[in-house]
Amino acid sequence: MAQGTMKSFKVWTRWRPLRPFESQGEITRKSDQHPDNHQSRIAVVASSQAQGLSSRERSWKSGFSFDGIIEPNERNDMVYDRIVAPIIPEVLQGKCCNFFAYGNSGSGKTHNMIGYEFEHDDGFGLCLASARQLASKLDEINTRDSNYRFGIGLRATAAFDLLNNRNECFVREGPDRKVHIRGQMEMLANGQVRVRPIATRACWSFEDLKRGLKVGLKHRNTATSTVHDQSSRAHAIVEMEIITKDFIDARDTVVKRQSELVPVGKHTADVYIVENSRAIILSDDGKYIPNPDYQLNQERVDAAEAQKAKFEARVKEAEGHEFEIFTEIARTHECIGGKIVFVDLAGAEFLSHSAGTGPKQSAQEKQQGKQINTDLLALKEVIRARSLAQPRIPYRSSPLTMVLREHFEASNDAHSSMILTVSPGADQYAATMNTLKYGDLVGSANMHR
Ligand SMILES: Nc1ncnc2c1ncn2[C@@H]1O[C@H](COP(=O)(O)OP(=O)(O)OP(=O)(O)O)[C@@H](O)[C@H]1O
Repeated sequence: MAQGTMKSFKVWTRWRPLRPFESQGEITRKSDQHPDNHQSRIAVVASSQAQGLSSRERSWKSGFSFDGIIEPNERNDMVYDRIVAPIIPEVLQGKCCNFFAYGNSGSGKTHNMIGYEFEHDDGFGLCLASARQLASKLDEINTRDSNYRFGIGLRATAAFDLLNNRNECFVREGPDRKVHIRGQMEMLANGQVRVRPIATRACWSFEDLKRGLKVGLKHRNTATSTVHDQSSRAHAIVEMEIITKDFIDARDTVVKRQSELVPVGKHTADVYIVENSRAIILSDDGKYIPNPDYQLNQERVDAAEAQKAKFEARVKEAEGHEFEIFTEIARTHECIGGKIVFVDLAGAEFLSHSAGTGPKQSAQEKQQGKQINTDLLALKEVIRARSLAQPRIPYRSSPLTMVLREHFEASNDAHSSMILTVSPGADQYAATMNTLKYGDLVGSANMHR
């Protein structure tokens, strides 16, 4: 790939300060920069007392895979200025930028992404700090032009839909190759069944958005008996998109109609299968032949197909309306649809368990661990294929990459970054090394910049 045709995917490492209970001191660590491309590499050495490590694991060195290293004394506001603030203008140009956080429980992901401080700006995590800056830019635009009122559409999903009372989410690819994230089936008051859409909350001020995010996070924290369980088993995604009321209403209608189509499509498939399984039987010589005792009820099949076509047309009509509204706004305001996405990746615990340092896993946890590893490797492959500008990007290899496809494809030339959060504690050596190893894989997959 010619350099510079695609903006890079940056990989950062953020060391948090040592915490009081980490009494075994710090990991010995060193980093240096490549003289030409200024990429950094990291070397770590376990303390002589560290147990359960093979001799090969006692010291480890990355390649020049990292774009930068954030030291423990760098506060959230400094990290924001360094990593996120420079890309806010891209979001205001209607592009989609993605930020990933990856690290073990307790390594600082929440501190980094959301922050524990909701009242004082300098403690805001990257997500809140971006929301504040975006909200203030949108206020300026709204003051200049009263034709539209721009706000931020907030959507938070994990294995649970955080803003919609923790319904489990499902990821599916529709016949149109679009990925749909849906909640559980629900029965409406009129007896209709629909698949519950994932909620977008329209926020018209920063305070409004903070409230929305707090509600979402509260659901996350109560989703399982321990925060640790939840955060390590589910990727959590917070999306903030520049919207207007008309645009978000039109989008909601699309999502609503798509979710109404799901049970109708399923009913049509059921009718087809039932009719055909009655009308065709297996003969004595092992061939499928028409059942002489049953005439396929073509009318029933046609009626189901017609019903499905009606619901498909409703989706198309809603999509057309959404597109018209978007195009009309975009004629004068390129910011519409601009998006910043924060993804808290699950899985660091699973990798460290596989290194033999964690508690014993149940069969279900092992299954989840496998799925998460598949997701993480698929993400690395997507990053590699994008950085090589390959014609086929393997988005379909995992549910995570299927979900992220929309964000990556929204603007190929926009910035994305991954921040690895790591503890410097000597007793966290194995976890830290595993996190750095994954970052090294991602960073080296992305070396073709
Ligand atoms: N860079 C940092 N500077 C100061 N304190 C930090 C930093 N990173 C993390 N901490 C503190 O360390 C503790 C653990 O961090 P945090 O809760 O963000 O970890 P986590 O990776 O989100 O854990 P979990 O996955 O279990 O939720 C918190 O008290 C947090 O305030």
